[in-house]
Amino acid sequence: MNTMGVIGSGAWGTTLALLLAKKGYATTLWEHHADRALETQRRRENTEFLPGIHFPLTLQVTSSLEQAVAGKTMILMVTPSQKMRENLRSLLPFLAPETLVVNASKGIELDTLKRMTEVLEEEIPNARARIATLSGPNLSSEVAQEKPTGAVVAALVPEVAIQIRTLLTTHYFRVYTSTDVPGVELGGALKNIIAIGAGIIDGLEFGENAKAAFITRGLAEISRLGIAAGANPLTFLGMAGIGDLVATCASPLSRNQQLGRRLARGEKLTEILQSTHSIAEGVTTTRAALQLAARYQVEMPIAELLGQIFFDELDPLKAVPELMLRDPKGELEGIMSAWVGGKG
Ligand SMILES: NC(=O)C1=CN([C@@H]2O[C@H](COP(=O)(O)OP(=O)(O)OC[C@H]3O[C@@H](n4cnc5c(N)ncnc54)[C@H](O)[C@@H]3O)[C@@H](O)[C@H]2O)C=CC1
Ligand SMILES: O=C(CO)COP(=O)(O)O
Repeated sequence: MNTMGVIGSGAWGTTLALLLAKKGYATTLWEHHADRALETQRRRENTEFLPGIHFPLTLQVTSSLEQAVAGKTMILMVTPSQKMRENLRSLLPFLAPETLVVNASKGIELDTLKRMTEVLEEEIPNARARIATLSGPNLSSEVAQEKPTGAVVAALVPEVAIQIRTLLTTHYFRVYTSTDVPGVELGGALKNIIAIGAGIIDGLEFGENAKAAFITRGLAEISRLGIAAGANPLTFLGMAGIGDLVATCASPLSRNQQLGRRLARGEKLTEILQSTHSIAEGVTTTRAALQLAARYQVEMPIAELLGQIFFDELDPLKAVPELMLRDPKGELEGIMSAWVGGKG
């Protein structure tokens, strides 16, 4: 009998726990506040992040890491990226050697510039043979309502990816496999930067041409960095690349996109971040991506200007002509050299 643990009870963690529980797996969702865990377990609903979706009997909520982790077939890590390492360290004493560990968060650790599975590899014994990462166009409320979508699970060991694909696939969640762990992980993390920019474009009412052009150049930019960091270029044409980019940049459901629209309306970043418990990973990911870009000597003009908007209060309206009037260049410039020079 397969049993599941989900670490992190935000919108995505709760959605994945529901998906597994509805498949009939005994699933335990971990919430880091004891009182909220009790409340959610009592109400049988996550009223803050996923209101209106009732929990099946196969889903239990706890604040005990031991209950969420010990003896499980698979655990999914769905905490904010900057909290991944500390949560892993806390759960390690309860992690059985055979339990699969899947990252479902989309971010980069700021202090180390590590991807989430690199953090997993550093913290978990015998990690390579049992870790994986999940990504794709997966706006949580749509998945929670069983609206159909796709995703990709990447693992260093192909059989591990196949095993996890089987555990996660449902009639509304079609999972593909990949061995390109850096590509899948960087695609999911870096698209959040572009989603904030797309939100700014919406907020400034620049129209659909502007947004399409921005997404296209955003894809070029995140692909350049990904390829330089070891990703397979084709992964950026898949679920974790263009798939997630389109979903997140187009949808008002995206928290990163929402943040961009609010910035365009003149709200201050600190006020926006304080107004919600939801995570918009794109802000910290921009900081991390700019440091990675310096490491790999990759040009990231969009991320640079967004960094100035976030951290130096550059007026978004002033950022636009800067992007438009950069030195003219060939469309594939930079990507081709990254492709040839990268490890992908
Ligand atoms: N919401 C979505 O549609 C999707 C989100 N993701 C990713 O999943 C990750 C988690 O996001 P969501 O589930 O949406 O969360 P959320 O933004 O809905 O809520 C944040 C969650 O983080 C928890 N949290 C805060 N501090 C914590 C700590 N120290 N330790 C553990 N948990 C803590 C909060 O209790 C809350 O449950 C993020 O990396 C996000 O990018 C990925 C795919 C879809
Ligand atoms: O990653 C997501 C959809 O695939 C969710 O995006 P947001 O975190 O911007 O809501």
